[in-house]
Amino acid sequence: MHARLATVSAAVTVGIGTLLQSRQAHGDSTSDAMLDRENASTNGHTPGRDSFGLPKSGAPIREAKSVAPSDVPRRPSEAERPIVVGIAGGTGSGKTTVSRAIASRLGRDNLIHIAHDSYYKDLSHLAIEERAQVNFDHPDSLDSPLLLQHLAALKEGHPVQVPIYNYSTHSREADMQSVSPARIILVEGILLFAEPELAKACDIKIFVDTEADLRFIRRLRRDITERGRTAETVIAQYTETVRPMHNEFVEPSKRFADIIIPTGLNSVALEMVIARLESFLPPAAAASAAAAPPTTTPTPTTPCAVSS
Ligand SMILES: Nc1ncnc2c1ncn2[C@@H]1O[C@H](COP(=O)(O)OP(=O)(O)O)[C@@H](O)[C@H]1O
Ligand SMILES: Nc1ccn([C@@H]2O[C@H](COP(=O)(O)O)[C@@H](O)[C@H]2O)c(=O)n1
Repeated sequence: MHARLATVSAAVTVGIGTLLQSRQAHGDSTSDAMLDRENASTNGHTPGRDSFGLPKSGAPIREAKSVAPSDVPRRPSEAERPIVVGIAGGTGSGKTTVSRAIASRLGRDNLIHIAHDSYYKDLSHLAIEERAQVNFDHPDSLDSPLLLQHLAALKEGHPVQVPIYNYSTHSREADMQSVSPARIILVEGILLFAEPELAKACDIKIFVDTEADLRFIRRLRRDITERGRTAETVIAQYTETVRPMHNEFVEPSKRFADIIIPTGLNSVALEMVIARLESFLPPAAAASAAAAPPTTTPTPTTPCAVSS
């Protein structure tokens, strides 16, 4: 199957704004925000940005990785600022698998991988039966403002403390994962483009588009083996919340994507995405990534926090 590739559209600057509280207003506001961005992209070049409005290739910001907490990291120049690549798509579409394929090619020094899922709200104050009843596919179930803050901080060269989420207990672990900036920030999540501020924070937006039946089969297997569920609970959750929320929020957000990858591990699409991302790396890192073997099917697993 061939990839459908759309032109990479305008880059946007990260703004920490409050997310819209009213889901009712979401549709109009989203459209307005997207139109604003498209209009902004046609207003000539911004210094330090290329003709697409994306930050130009430049020196890596790896020095931020070794910064001691007491030091003040050097603020990356416009040309050095991390590129945020958003990967959205329905549950089981292959977001994590695609992210890992990209990460394995670009290398750990050049890329960090953050899951919106890590920002699910902690439900440890509820009884375990009550937690399982929560609608985890509605945008309100996630602390998206915290993710926005983290993306903005990473773009400024600061490390962040990402929560570690446990799908079996529907709660956050006591520990957090310290994540330092890298030139490419991959961030994935079903609702990434359904939240206007998060969509706006992504310089490149990729939607992994996989048919519902395949996604359900994958999810059934995964949730039983990795997330402590039974077939009955997966089916009930899917019909009661996952499917309706997908139709209400996830599927409509596809139109905000710059690139749509059909069925996930589409090697033609992946190679094009990787080539584009390599162009943001300094020459030595880009050459090393380009010399790596073409994308193969990585062992799909499902981290709930961050990996690189
Ligand atoms: N192209 C694929 N072919 C077969 N199985 C896949 C493929 N992509 C993902 N999977 C499987 O589907 C499950 C969900 O994939 P994952 O990448 O975690 O999706 P998402 O992050 O979108 O929920 C994984 O457990 C993985 O084993
Ligand atoms: N406690 C939780 C939190 C989330 N989910 C489900 O995870 C799905 C998103 O993750 P993917 O890797 O599948 O994209 C989402 O559909 C939630 O229903 C959960 O089951 N329990």
